[in-house]
Amino acid sequence: MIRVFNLDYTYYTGGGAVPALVNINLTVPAGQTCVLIGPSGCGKTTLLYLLAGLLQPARGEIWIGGERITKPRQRTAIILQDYGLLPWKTVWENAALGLALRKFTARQQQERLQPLLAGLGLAGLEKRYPAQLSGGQKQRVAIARALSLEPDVLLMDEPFSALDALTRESLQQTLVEIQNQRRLTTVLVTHNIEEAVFLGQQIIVLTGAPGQVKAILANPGAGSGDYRFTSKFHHLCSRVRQLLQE
Ligand SMILES: Nc1ncnc2c1ncn2[C@@H]1O[C@H](COP(=O)(O)OP(=O)(O)OP(=O)(O)O)[C@@H](O)[C@H]1O
Repeated sequence: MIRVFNLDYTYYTGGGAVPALVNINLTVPAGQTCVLIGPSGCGKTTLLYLLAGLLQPARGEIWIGGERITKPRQRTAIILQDYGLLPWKTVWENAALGLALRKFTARQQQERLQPLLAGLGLAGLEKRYPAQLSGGQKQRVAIARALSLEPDVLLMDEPFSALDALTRESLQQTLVEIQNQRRLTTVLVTHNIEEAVFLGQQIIVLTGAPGQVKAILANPGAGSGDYRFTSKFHHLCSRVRQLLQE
């Protein structure tokens, strides 16, 4: 589904060139979750923006479902670090933003959003504003907005980093359920080793800046209910930690 070939990206600032990514190659099969993990500043967010078509590579190519990415793609949804909610809009209006921009009628919005919000545990909160929600609820609104457009690719930048451990685990579980129901191809950036190993069927460890691929780990057990309690899970967490420290 997603293929990246020989990708380089460099930022240009007043102070000169800042190489952010060097020679990235990766493949994410349809329906899989791929997690990007690496030291701060190694280019994880940059790679996500490139996959979203929001930045253009200096060298190399990105292909999604047979289409070369040179601009944002309709069926790719992205959830940014701060959830991207507008404080002056209600839960309903925030969740409906993508549909409204694509000129869905009020009735069509209703048909798509009502089951989505209910499924994400947000029924009854439609008239609240983001400031009246918990961090986990805000993240659920952002997920509802992303899913409302029925994407086939979901890109997430540290989606659960601001949440307490239990809320984080509950949302990770929600993500796995969404994944199983919708067969989304997901790329998720995280700093959290346990999250990477719980969610990532493929874990890509990047080097320090400029980011290069240090290791690609297959993790077929990812997402299954009791995986966190298995020795396989703990071994893989140790392996990722070791790779990050080398
Ligand atoms: N707009 C920009 N202009 C210049 N340099 C930038 C810009 N955005 C990011 N960078 C630099 O590019 C590199 C990669 O940044 P990026 O945000 O992609 O890293 P990251 O791995 O997501 O970091 P973190 O884990 O801290 O969020 C860093 O060295 C950063 O300072």
